[in-house]
Amino acid sequence: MDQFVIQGGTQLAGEVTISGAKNAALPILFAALLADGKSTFRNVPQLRDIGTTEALLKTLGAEVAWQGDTLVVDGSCVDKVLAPYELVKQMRASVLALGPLLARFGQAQVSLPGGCAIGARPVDLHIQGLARMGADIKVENGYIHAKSAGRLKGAEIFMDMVSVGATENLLMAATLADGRTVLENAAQEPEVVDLANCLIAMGAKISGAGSKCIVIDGVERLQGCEHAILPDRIETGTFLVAAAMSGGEVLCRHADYHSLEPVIEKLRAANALIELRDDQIYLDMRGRELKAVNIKTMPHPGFPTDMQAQFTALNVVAKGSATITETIFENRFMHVPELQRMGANIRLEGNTAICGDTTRLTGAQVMATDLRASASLILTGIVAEGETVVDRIYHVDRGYQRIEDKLSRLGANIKRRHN
Ligand SMILES: CC(=O)N[C@H]1[C@@H](OP(=O)(O)OP(=O)(O)OC[C@H]2O[C@@H](n3ccc(=O)[nH]c3=O)[C@H](O)[C@@H]2O)O[C@H](CO)[C@@H](O)[C@@H]1O
Ligand SMILES: C=C(OP(=O)(O)O)C(=O)O
Repeated sequence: MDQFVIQGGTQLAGEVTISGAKNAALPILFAALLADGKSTFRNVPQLRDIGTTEALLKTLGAEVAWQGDTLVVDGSCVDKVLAPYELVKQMRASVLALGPLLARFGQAQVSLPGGCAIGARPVDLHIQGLARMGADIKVENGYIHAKSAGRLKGAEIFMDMVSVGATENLLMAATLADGRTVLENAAQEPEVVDLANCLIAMGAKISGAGSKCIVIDGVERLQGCEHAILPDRIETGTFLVAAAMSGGEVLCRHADYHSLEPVIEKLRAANALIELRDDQIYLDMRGRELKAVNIKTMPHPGFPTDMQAQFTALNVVAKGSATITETIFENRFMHVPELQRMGANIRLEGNTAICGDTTRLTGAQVMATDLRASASLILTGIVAEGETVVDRIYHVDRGYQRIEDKLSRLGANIKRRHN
């Protein structure tokens, strides 16, 4: 298994080009299953999760071809409706095949994704919503078996908690349903909006994406489209935090600051100088004292849970005490014991991490447990004294495109070791 070996104590400086957003690209690639034609997606990040999605689309019969960072998916040849456990277990987002397959073919069998390191992550809202649209759904032998007699039917669906994935699955399913679907208490994440824009380019009739109520009027068929994936706000935030923690500076190119407002506000509160220019974000921390900031994760437009681990690391390096409260996932503090091994002064109380002043951070052998936890360990390794070895970096490769190359170009001393 690959590891990262990091020599700490460097100050980052330079420019980084942000890739397309993993969490927008995944639902959008599954949306290609709805289209009776070829879709061309630009700015697709090259990640392990995208490779898993590609494999799943091919298993379902789709033709998939790369041209640089453009992925062409031909949904007209899809002729299977089974998403097998072997692929779903590698990536929970595979459950996003359910809505499109059921809506287009009237049936789907998708393995239940199961939990992961950060929480149980049930998919009950996806299933209940599709059942409200007339689907007959059974869960048997670890699979969701869904069928619909004829087309799905538009319905009013109120989700009692905000779920990005359920909103996306139901949004996709509703595009080909008979009549109007209203999704209440929908997720407002920028990735949901990007998916809706892509579906609209395919011919779907959608209004309200980005608000709590999305209205979809079903259409007969969707055609292929061209769509550029929006920049990855979490990758952007990770590089901004990395530069801030190291007392350096970074210019993020091809970024979208509109999707990152809660993170930018917290970085300003942490005393970073930030300038926003068109599709660029510049952060300068040189000669400024980094201050610890209180964080509470919330659905968008609140502070994103996918930036929680990185801000925990920031607070470890910053001056002062602050709390980090995680409200989205029940077990998203696996990075804390690893950070403690590096000397971090953090205490966990329920769903809150209390970060005090840390006197000395030293490199250590640490284990990545999930995607963003891994990022927090890398960032801390860059500023700690001596060598840090991060194990199980396949988690990082799920969501960051060659993070070691991008960090090296900013001056970090980080190498991938193949074991
Ligand atoms: C591929 C992708 O886009 N992943 C993102 C997506 O995950 P994902 O779509 O899985 O996250 P959700 O928004 O669905 O989950 C939010 C909360 O709702 C719960 N829940 C969800 C669905 C359901 O049917 N029942 C239920 O109880 C989950 O267990 C969790 O506690 O949004 C999360 C929250 O912003 C992000 O951290 C992930 O990076
Ligand atoms: C939790 C994440 O992703 P996923 O939902 O794919 O596990 C993430 O991107 O931080």
